[in-house]
Amino acid sequence: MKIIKVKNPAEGAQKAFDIYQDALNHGVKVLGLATGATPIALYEKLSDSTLDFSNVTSINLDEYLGLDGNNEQSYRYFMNQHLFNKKPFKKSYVPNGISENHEAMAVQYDQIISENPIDLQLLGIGRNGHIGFNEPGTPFTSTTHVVNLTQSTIDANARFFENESDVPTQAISMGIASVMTAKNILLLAYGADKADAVAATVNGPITEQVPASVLQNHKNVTIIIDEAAAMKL
Ligand SMILES: N[C@@H]1[C@@H](O)[C@H](O)[C@@H](COP(=O)(O)O)O[C@@H]1O
Repeated sequence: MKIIKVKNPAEGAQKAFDIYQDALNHGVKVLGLATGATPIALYEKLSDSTLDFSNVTSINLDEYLGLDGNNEQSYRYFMNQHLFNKKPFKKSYVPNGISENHEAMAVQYDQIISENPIDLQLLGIGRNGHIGFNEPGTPFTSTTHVVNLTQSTIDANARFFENESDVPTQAISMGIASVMTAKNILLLAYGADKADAVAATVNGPITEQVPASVLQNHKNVTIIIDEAAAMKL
């Protein structure tokens, strides 16, 4: 793992931007994208740049079940707002949160991933070490699947909703095995409440109890962390 320590999230966004600029200049074809507060500053920089994504395909990690793409809390809406409206991609895949058959949708999503191998996968991290919506205990062999969110994730994501009771309790997420097929992975983590998860990811045992610890098994992982998130390393 290559660890890049930065002073603050703004510097982290700049370092991440440089990685994307370089990837685009080298003809990257498929980007795996993530949601959450962490990548917003990076998406802002990408949106304001002269980079052209019209020949790039994007594949997002996850979506809440029960929210359609027009719902302001959906991850499809988030991506439109923060990136796609300004930077249209050749094709942008986000799991469908309101499909009639989630299992069939998951199989289809895996098919999309295998037809469009991900060159660079962006990840945030949950306070409990989750990546995408792969909660602790998710098998490392998992592919796209329906997830029951843990209370810790529901609590953490409640800040984006008016009431905690509005937070969906289920999601559909790319699996851990799907994430691990990416050629390169970039994980961003900022803030003291990520420090335990970061320490367990980097130095802890590789265990399904800390989903991000699987990244120790990947050859090309870069982690950008600020001072607060690096506190327990
Ligand atoms: N499914 C998303 C994850 O992909 C994200 O990494 C995590 C952390 O979010 P934040 O960046 O807001 O801390 O939140 C959600 O659970």
